[in-house]
Amino acid sequence: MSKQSKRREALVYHAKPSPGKIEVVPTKKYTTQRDLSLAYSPGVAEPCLEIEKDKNNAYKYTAKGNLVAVISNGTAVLGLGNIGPEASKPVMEGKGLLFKIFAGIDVFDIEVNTENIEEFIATVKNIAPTFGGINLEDIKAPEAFEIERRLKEELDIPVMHDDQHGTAIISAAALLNALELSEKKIEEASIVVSGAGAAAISCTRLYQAFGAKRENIVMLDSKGVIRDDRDNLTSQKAEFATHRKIDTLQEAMQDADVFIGLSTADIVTPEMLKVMAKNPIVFAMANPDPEIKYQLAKDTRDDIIMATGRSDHPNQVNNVLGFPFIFRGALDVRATGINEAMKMAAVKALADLAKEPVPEQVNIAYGETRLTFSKEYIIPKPFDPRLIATVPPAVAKAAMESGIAKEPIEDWQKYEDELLERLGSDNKIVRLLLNRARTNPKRVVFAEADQLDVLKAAQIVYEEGIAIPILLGRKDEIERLKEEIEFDADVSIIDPKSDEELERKNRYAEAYWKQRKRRGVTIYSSQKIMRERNYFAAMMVNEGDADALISGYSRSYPSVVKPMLELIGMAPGTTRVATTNLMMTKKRGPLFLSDTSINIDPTAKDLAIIAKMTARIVKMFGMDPVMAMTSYSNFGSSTNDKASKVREAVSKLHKAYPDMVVDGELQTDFALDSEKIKQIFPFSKLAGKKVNTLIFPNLDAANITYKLLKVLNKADSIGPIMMGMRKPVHILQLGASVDEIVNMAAIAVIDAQEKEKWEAKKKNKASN
Ligand SMILES: NC(=O)C1=CN([C@@H]2O[C@H](COP(=O)(O)OP(=O)(O)OC[C@H]3O[C@@H](n4cnc5c(N)ncnc54)[C@H](OP(=O)(O)O)[C@@H]3O)[C@@H](O)[C@H]2O)C=CC1
Ligand SMILES: CC(=O)C(=O)O
Ligand SMILES: [Mg+2]
Repeated sequence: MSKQSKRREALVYHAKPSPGKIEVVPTKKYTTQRDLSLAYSPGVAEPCLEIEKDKNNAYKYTAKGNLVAVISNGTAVLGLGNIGPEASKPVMEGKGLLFKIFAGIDVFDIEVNTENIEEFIATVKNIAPTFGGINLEDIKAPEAFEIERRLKEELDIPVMHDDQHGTAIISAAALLNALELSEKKIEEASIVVSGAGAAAISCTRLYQAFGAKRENIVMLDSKGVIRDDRDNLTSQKAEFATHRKIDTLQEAMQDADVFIGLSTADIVTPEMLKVMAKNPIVFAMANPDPEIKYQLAKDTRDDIIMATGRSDHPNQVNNVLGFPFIFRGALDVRATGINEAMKMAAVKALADLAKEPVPEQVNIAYGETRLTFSKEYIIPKPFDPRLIATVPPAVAKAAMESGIAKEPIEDWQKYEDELLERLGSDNKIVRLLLNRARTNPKRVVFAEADQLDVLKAAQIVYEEGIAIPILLGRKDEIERLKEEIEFDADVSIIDPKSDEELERKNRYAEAYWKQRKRRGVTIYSSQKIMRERNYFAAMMVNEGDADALISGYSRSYPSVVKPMLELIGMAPGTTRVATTNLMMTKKRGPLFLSDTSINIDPTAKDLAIIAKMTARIVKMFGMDPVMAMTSYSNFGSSTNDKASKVREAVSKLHKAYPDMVVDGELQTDFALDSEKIKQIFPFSKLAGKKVNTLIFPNLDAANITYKLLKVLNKADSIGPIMMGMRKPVHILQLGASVDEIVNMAAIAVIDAQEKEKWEAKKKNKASN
């Protein structure tokens, strides 16, 4: 993608569909008059009075305990400098988003219009009663030091300047691991620090706490080396002033073991890296552009251990790995601050985690085959789901042990379970899906590529390496739209109606005619039918000219299913084709619904087949299927045929697959309440289990539920995912969104990967 398109993409991301990145969502019922009288006057007076009696009750009756203020005055925004409070807001909203997705913490971002220390402190103190914690952000040094010191002293909630301590914690963990890999001792390491601002000073102080020696450190600011004979040094800079008579970064780098960059972009040259000691450690952490580009550094020295603050290279040393989890631990024990013991505990937890075996889902999420502790993996990845269960407990324990926890944790297992529960799985699932596709992208025909949204989706899958798109449709229109959206890659465009495709069309027509010549199809009619894009696209997959296809954006579902069934047909050994929809529900997370699109009134046998096929798809998403066969009846409460049909399907499944976690017939409110099932139907296989799949008795029920969830719950949907076809063919809902099309393309790729694996296995078996 060109720099210009990236810029536009970032601006559109922030502007659409609604400006900004966060919103406020009510957590209590608000539908009836009664609800409103509780939420607001007169009911609201009761918690007010309770809090008046004891301020601590604010944690019991308000959102305070899980609410953090991300506060800036915009004076040191990333490495962009003093760009002002309004311009810092996208970064602060971004921090809010990260707090929420990684640790379930709610954030109000607050941009304060003052550079005066006293005014800033007064503002924060005045609004502090609202919050459980204060995250100071992107405030320049030296003001940041005084602001943080005073607020820590004067407030009894956790206050942390993230650029100082978040960065210090993460980079210290990474540094300890990098030194271990390069077989060097921190006590002996010669360290060059570029930058003498908030981040650099605090990082260097923490390295000292871990053993780094002041005499081995050289620090530089915008004026050069900070020497002890320089005038007008701030007290923080004076702390690291060197007696060495050197002036430049080039001189400082001579024989250095470690370079820490917390300053500005592109100030380190290859020549500087070349004079560093053996196995040099280079953390170029300036954002968004590092002190030296990752690739340039790697190309300069092959013994380097290289890290940046960016997510697009290995070893992202960025405070995103810290602040959500540090605050989580502090809030959960109601710590009155964030002290040295808590910081050291976080460093240790992060450093140790990088040495543990990496779960497969992290490999998949980052498109890696096998991440292991090494020069390319010195620190855990931000999307590692173990972080939430590892760092907050370490921080919370340290708070308790150092005597600043007002609400100590007693049951650690319960706490860990709660932490895991906080980590919503929606995004994780989509990420898993896209990355799995990326590991082995396949050729996917986009049968309606002359539609803008379809083409946009094809552009995304191409640029993200999810699939190799083949664009089917009117060539001139595709070319026009490609230009409009700056999709300048050389991807193949096929227009079934053009003369250029005559040879291919005739070949497909003959193959189709051979298949169906005894069913009333003539060579003439098959030639005619191949002008129809869905027939043509299906033949491309059939004839091996493509691996998968997606269509249906602009046509009704049945009109697309028909040619697919006719030409592609069912997988060997299958007697049913069905679909499942993965709904990302707001409260419960992912929920699979089957069959949402094809079988109008399935028999008991069909339902069992649909359940079995759905279980396979659920596993494909990395989840263990827990399935309820739904009905209006609960375990025999009705003897009507409709309920009996579902019961019979369950009995078939229990007999054929005793290990499958499936039960019913069940009403949906029971199915979705594990405790209720445990209480009333303790014999059920679903008792105490969280159901993630609902199999419906007929198409009406499944389709209506899926659409209701989509509209009322605003649940994102992946699907309908076609199950039981001989080849990977997936049909979109009419007018699907770009994201939905991208997800479907990923599904099509994964389906093709699975089918390829299955074919290889079959071949292997046959040859043995
Ligand atoms: N990866 C991560 O997690 C994080 C990265 N950072 C990055 O670190 C950088 C600094 O942030 P922060 O400490 O908050 O900002 P500050 O404004 O507090 O500090 C900036 C420092 O950089 C120094 N500097 C500027 N230009 C140069 C130069 N050419 N050579 C050496 N030093 C220079 C300044 O010198 P002087 O004192 O003379 O003005 C100042 O000491 C930013 O790029 C930021 O994005 C920050 C936090 C976290
Ligand atoms: C990551 C961060 O906080 C910064 O660059 O300022
Ligand atoms: Mg910052």
